[in-house]
Amino acid sequence: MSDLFVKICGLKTASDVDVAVAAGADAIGFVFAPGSPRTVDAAGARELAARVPEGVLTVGVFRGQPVAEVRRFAEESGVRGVQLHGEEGPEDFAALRAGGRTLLRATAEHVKRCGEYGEDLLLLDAPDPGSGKPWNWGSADFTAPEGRWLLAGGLNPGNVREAVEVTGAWGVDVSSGVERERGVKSPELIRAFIEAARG
Ligand SMILES: O=C(O)c1ccccc1NCC(=O)[C@H](O)[C@H](O)COP(=O)(O)O
Repeated sequence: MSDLFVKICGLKTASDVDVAVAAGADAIGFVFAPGSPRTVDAAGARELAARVPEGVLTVGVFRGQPVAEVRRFAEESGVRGVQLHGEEGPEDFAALRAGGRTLLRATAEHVKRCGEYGEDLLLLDAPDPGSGKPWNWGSADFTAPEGRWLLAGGLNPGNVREAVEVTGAWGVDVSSGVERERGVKSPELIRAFIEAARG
């Protein structure tokens, strides 16, 4: 089994959190971006995050929200990481660093290396995050970034192993591919994804 980093995103229920942790997830994502079928509020996320053991990273997921709002959600929910899907720059990452937060930069651009904006982890994702649509990570002109980067976008138990082998990703992130319907996770698919991802 590989030591691939696996993040399961968009969790909304205690039982799904427990399943992901028991199956060996390294990180759990809670969506704070408005308008998603996976959006949770800070109080709900705090209850879910409290179930997660120390060694598993809890991450708040944001899209285009002001830094002050990101900070407030992070503080109120107690998540230890933030994942930004907007147009944030290095100064925004620096402003969110306080408190030892783990910073994830999500982008659909082909970035050369992790850390250019001060992020700890780089997430290469589809242009429409959380849509379950894959992008062209398998194409000949794709060059993997240096450092700790996660592949995301349209992954599922059936394609994740090949995706890791083709791209050499340090980790993977999934949401739609472990759902039985949009916004509703499947315990079986969560377990199958983590097992398949690590080979
Ligand atoms: O999940 C959402 O609805 C969402 C909304 C706004 C910003 C980010 C969002 N999700 C982030 C993710 O879950 C990741 O991008 C995910 O790994 C990739 O999504 P998917 O293709 O659904 O696996």
